[in-house]
Amino acid sequence: MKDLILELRSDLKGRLTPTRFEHTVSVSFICTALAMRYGCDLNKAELAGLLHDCAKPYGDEDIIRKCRKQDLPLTDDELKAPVVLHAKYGAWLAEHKYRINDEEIINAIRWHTTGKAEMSLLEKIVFTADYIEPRRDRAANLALVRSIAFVDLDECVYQILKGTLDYLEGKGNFVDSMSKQAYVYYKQVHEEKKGELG
Ligand SMILES: Nc1ncnc2c1ncn2[C@@H]1O[C@H](COP(=O)(O)OP(=O)(O)O)[C@@H](O)[C@H]1O
Repeated sequence: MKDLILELRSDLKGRLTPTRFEHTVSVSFICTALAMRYGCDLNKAELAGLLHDCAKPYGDEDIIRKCRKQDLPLTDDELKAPVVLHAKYGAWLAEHKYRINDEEIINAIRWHTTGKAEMSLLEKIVFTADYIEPRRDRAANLALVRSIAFVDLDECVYQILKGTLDYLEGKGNFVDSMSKQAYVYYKQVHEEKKGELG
């Protein structure tokens, strides 16, 4: 496993920009830290983190063409905001180029950008690590999100979705409906927990 991880790291170093590679390695280590905290397989977490942005080098037109070539169905939302497609095509690359045959890892790559309702533990870990890794510095709610990431993962996912929707809507950007559905789901989890507390 260690050999595969080192091999992948060296492949990605050659394919990603230095900043993207730095982000990738950082995400992979935060994934392992979250996996330690929440009882997830460390190797799977590191692999998913390493590969999450493997399709990032492609621009919008290129990635739409590549998805169509592989018969990956594209939603209307994805065609309106193709920036999210690196997650879908990245999951395909993980399976077919990097020969990852673990559904959990492939799905964690698949949903790392938009998120979705009822994510698996590994999906939540990669989604969270992508937002909080130490090189990130833009999101307005980063301090809050970082402070709860190792305390309550569902609450953390809720706050990330809230921050992302606020940010995208504030800029007038189109928002993929998977994220809206995810937000509704994790808001419900948040409200239920608040109800239980008192
Ligand atoms: N649900 C969504 N709909 C549309 N755009 C989104 C959505 N979620 C994230 N984005 C945007 O997609 C881009 C890529 O997000 P991400 O995968 O986190 O990559 P990066 O590492 O470049 O931030 C960002 O500009 C983000 O704001």
